[in-house]
Amino acid sequence: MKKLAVVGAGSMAEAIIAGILESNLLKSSQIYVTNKCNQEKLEELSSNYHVKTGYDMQQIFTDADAIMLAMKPKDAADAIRAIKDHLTSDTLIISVLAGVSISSIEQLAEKELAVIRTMPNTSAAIGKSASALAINERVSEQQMQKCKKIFETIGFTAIVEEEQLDAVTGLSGSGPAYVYYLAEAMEKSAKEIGLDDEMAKGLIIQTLIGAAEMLKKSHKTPEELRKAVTSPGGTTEAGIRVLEANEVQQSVIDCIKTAAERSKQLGENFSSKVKV
Ligand SMILES: NC(=O)C1=CN([C@@H]2O[C@H](COP(=O)(O)OP(=O)(O)OC[C@H]3O[C@@H](n4cnc5c(N)ncnc54)[C@H](O)[C@@H]3O)[C@@H](O)[C@H]2O)C=CC1
Ligand SMILES: O=C(O)[C@@H]1CCC=N1
Repeated sequence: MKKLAVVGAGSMAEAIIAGILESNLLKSSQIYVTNKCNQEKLEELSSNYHVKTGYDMQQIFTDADAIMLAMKPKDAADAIRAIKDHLTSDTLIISVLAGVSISSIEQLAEKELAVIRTMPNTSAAIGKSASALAINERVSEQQMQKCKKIFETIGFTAIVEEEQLDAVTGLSGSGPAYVYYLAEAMEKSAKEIGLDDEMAKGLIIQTLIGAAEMLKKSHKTPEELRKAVTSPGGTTEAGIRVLEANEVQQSVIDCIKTAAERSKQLGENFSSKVKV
């Protein structure tokens, strides 16, 4: 890839730019960034990452191999309409827009495009995203590999069918929030059982990291790992019994299904507005 243009200069765009530069996939001079009107943010990116920034659309888009759409979904329709003359079938479109279908992007651009729709998560900021990519039929193998390389600079990357992206959104797009929710509960409990806040924070973070690393490195299933912690008649068994009585596992399943449903609903709402 010789040139990447990024439209929308928020936290997701910054995380991806940082990942690309840290892994030397592209040089700063190959990345061009624009946004709606926040010049200060562009100056910050230019000074921190030495990428090219600005509002001269010819300069941003000319000869770009790929254009990344990274504004909020609510701004996507206006943004895509505003740049549609710069979108051609030769340029790969990489979208990080949650709940915006590939066909909505093409309808807004009023042309057929090669589009890769992605769902990263906020851990992209530290290179630990779990991302999924879905392509349309106009994306070449070479374009897909280039995009996969970009997302691998910010973490683990899976390839899925577009229909699966709502499920991915419910699972790993929103996923960090479920883990933070658990951490919040652990912090509250630590306070109630009399542990010092700072020390408890350290214990909680290391417990989560350790368990995640065990899931990754051991060949055991989550259930096997859980059973290995649980001594008969011991503390874990007593604790887990409370979770089971409150059907916490089923609640987590319902939570992820509901988030996936909501993703589908938001996508349908967006598509129906685009069609009007
Ligand atoms: N936060 C999350 O967990 C995830 C977010 N995403 C998606 O990433 C995208 C970006 O999210 P953030 O980085 O959190 O947003 P953000 O609010 O930090 O940044 C959005 C950027 O878009 C720019 N913008 C707004 N309207 C524009 C326009 N008409 N033309 C050009 N630029 C415009 C803004 O100036 C700003 O720089 C969203 O579409 C979101 O759905 C995807 C996966 C996970
Ligand atoms: O909550 C949301 O709608 C977005 C999509 C994935 C994570 N955050």
